[in-house]
Amino acid sequence: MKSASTSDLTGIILAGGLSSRFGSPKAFARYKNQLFYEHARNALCPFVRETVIVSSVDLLPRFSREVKVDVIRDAKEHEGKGPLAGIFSVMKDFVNTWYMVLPCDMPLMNSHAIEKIVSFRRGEIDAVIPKINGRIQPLAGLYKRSLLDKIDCQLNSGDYRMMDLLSQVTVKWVTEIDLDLSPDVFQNVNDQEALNRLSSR
Ligand SMILES: Nc1nc2c(ncn2[C@@H]2O[C@H](COP(=O)(O)OP(=O)(O)OP(=O)(O)O)[C@@H](O)[C@H]2O)c(=O)[nH]1
Repeated sequence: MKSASTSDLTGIILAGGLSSRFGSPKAFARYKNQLFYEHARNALCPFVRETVIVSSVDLLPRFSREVKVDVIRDAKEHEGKGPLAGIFSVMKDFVNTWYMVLPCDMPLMNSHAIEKIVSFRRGEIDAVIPKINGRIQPLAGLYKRSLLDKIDCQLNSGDYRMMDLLSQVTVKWVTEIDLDLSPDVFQNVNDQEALNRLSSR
C-alpha cells in the first residue's frame, strides 16, 4: 500500500467504554489471529504521523504492556462521556490538523478504506464521514482540529452525541461507492454472537 502524505494526520483508536454487551474489553478480542485494536492500528499506520489509543483508566496498564504506540486516558473533565470525549482527549494532547478516528470494534477495517477516506480532506470542510448503506458511521471518520473548542463546549453542555456535532459543521459525506469498498468493512462487533458470525464466514 502506497502511503499518502502523513504529517498532517493523527490516528485515533477509540477503546474506552464498557463493552458491556461483549462481556470483556473489545479492544483485546481476537479476530484472525490479531487483537481488535491491532486491526485498527494496522489500517491507520501507513497514513498517520502517529496513532493514539484513547481508553479508560482501568485498561491503561494492559495497553502499556502490549502496545508500542501512544496510549492515553480520556481527559478527566470529560471522562465517561463516550466517544466524543475520546476524540477531544487526543486532539487536546496531540496537535495536528486532521484526526482519522476508528473504533476498536471494526476488525474488518483496512488501509484501503483509510486511504480513501483521508483522500477527501480539504481545507473548507470540518469532517469526512462515511454513510454506508445509508447508515452514518461517525466513529470511523476524519475530523479537523478546529472542532476542538466546539466539542469541548458541547461536552460541557451535557450533550455527548456525535450527530449533534456533525449537524453544526461542514461535513463531506462519503458513501461505499465514493470509497469503492464493500460495506462489510464498517461492520462493528458489539457482542460475542457478532464475533462468531464474522469468524465463521
Ligand atoms: N475513549 C473512549 N472510547 C469510548 C467511550 N465509550 C465508547 N468508546 C469506544 O467507542 C466505540 C463504540 O463504543 P460502543 O460499542 O457504543 O460502547 P461500549 O461502551 O464500548 O460497549 P457497550 O457497553 O456494549 O455499549 C468503541 O470503540 C468503544 O471502545 C469513552 O467513553 N471513551
